[in-house]
Amino acid sequence: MSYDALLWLSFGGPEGPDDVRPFLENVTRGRGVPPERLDEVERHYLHFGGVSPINALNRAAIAAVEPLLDLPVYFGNRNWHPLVERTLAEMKDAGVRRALVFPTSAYGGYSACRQYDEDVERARAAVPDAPELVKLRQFFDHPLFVDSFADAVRSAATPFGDDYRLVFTAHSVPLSADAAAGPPAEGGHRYSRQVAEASRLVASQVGVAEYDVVWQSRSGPPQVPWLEPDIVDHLDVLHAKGVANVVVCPIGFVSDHLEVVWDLDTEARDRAAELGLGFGRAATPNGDPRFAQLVAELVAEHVSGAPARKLSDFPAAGCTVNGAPCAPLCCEPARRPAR
Ligand SMILES: CC1=C(CCC(=O)O)c2cc3nc(cc4[nH]c(cc5[nH]c(cc1n2)c(C)c5CCC(=O)O)c(CCC(=O)O)c4C)C(CCC(=O)O)=C3C
Ligand SMILES: [Fe+2]
Repeated sequence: MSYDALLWLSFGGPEGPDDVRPFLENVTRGRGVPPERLDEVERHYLHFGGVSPINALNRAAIAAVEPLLDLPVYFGNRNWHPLVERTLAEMKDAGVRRALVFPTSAYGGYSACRQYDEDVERARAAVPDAPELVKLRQFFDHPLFVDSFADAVRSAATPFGDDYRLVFTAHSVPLSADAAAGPPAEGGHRYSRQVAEASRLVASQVGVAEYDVVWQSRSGPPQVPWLEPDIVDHLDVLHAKGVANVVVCPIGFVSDHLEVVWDLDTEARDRAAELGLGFGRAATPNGDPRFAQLVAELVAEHVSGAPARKLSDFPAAGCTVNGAPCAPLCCEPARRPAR
């Protein structure tokens, strides 16, 4: 199979104060997120002038990957400009007939994988004679992803010597969504199990035997249960246990976007300061040259059919064609609570 382009598919974020509310409406349309939560998240964005770092980070990552590929790279988002529908129309006009898709999420699950398939499907439906789109696999267990986080943990931990607790964090999702993650035959929970596995791989590479896996950025109505504990609550628990320093590794993300710079670098860091806890935060892979290499490797692996370089026993999943699920009923969207 040959491909004419790579589509870099991401979440999108606002680029000025007037973008914030319409962006949030796009993200939460039909998802039962209470308006009070939206007001709160709007304040987080406005705290940074209404600009999320995510689009600039994606553009920088694309600039780093382009020289490693012999394909043009296009950038499209789910929730904000450049919207993937528009990007796909441009690709079609440029003569692209078949493209690979790199989603900026390493994991399975509805929000982290299947929703990007829905984006592919929606974009193709919006473009007559749309190019064929083949999404690259999940990469949470790729050695380059793990190495990059392991080095980032080591440098964040430098001020503390060996005296720190390592805490991994990923975006929380509703328990029902996690239970539905992966093909039903696998028993669900593919998202939280992959997060646990990636954390184990990074911790073992760093040589840390004991660590925690916690969650962040919970949304949705309070009566709906989500993955817990929350990172900020967990700092209290660690403090009460006599922990002196914490190194937080945002294993669930590929770049320092708003969920990282607000929920970790602002909220969690402030709480740590109140408690007198030393606090370090490991960098995400986006700024590491190995991230560009990772993308180039995923492309090469797909094109050549070479065996997947991966460190876990999880099946290589998430490679989908035109947004069709990679296995029947894989990572079904959770049923949304009525509002
Ligand atoms: C698993 C997961 C990832 C990781 C996988 C991936 O990276 O794709 C992720 C990433 C991100 N989430 C982001 C932002 C938001 N997520 C929200 C809401 C939600 N996220 C969810 C899950 C995830 N989200 C869920 C289950 C919801 C509830 C509503 C729904 O069921 O969809 C909301 C609504 C307001 C609120 O927080 O309540 C916002 C603004 C940004 C961009 C940050 C920026 O602008 O820099 C990024 C990268
Ligand atoms: Fe999110």
